[in-house]
Amino acid sequence: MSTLLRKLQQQPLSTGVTLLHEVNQDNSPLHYVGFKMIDIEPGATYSESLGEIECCIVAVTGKITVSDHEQTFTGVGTRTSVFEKKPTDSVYISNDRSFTITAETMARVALCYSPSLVQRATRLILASENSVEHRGKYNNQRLVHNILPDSDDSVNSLLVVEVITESANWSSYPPHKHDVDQLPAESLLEETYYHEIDPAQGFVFQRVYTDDRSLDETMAVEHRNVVIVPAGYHPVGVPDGYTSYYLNVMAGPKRIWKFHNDPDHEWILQR
Ligand SMILES: O=C[C@H](O)[C@@H](O)[C@H](O)CC(=O)O
Repeated sequence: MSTLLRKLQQQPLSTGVTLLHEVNQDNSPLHYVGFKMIDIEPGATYSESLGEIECCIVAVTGKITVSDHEQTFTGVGTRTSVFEKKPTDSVYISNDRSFTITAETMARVALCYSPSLVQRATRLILASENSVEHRGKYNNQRLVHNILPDSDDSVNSLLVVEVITESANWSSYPPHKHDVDQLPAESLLEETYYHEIDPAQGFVFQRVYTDDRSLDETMAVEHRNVVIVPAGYHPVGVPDGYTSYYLNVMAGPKRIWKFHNDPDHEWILQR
């Protein structure tokens, strides 16, 4: 199995809190991006103190209360399934702060991390503040919810976006990469994908590959798997009959999303 593919864990963290995924510098080749996915039962709490990192808390499903112990946001979250295809609420917590999440309902919560040295204001990012894009045409159409795009300068290094790709369509396609710090042509952003598939027995194909093919992994990605993208192109193909969701976390030395399309496949944009 590819080292870039992470299957679902089910590690109890505390009463009512289960760790589904954790990606960090100790267990991955990533240096900028960190990721956790946790399930929290109603009434249970999860707390964390941040060092020199910032965190975007995404209410993937369910409703939560989030406190940084100065401000408290209740009723955070908008959906019971990501396949309701509507944006959700998130909360940004900056470096050297702590937070506590309390589940108001059964909740699945993504914790998206990246480096941060200059403390910024804690911020509730309402679903209505997500910019929504209908990207692509023909069979590479996808719905994009920009939670923390590079146009939002309220954070230091974190980029967070979620993507819905319908049956028999491709996304992150034509294949693109952002793995060299060579602006204005391209930025260096590591990336994680947290995938969900509807119906849940489904799978999608994701390939992660470099121009020289020194990295070339093609994975069958199943429901609630994570794919790590340290470098390279990273297209996703969705089989007929299934709908794909993924949550992306990106970060690198500069908070700019400037990708480079694989020249072999860029022609599809000219149709
Ligand atoms: O680089 C960003 C990620 O690959 C996805 O968010 C991708 O851009 C989604 C898409 O355009 O299909």
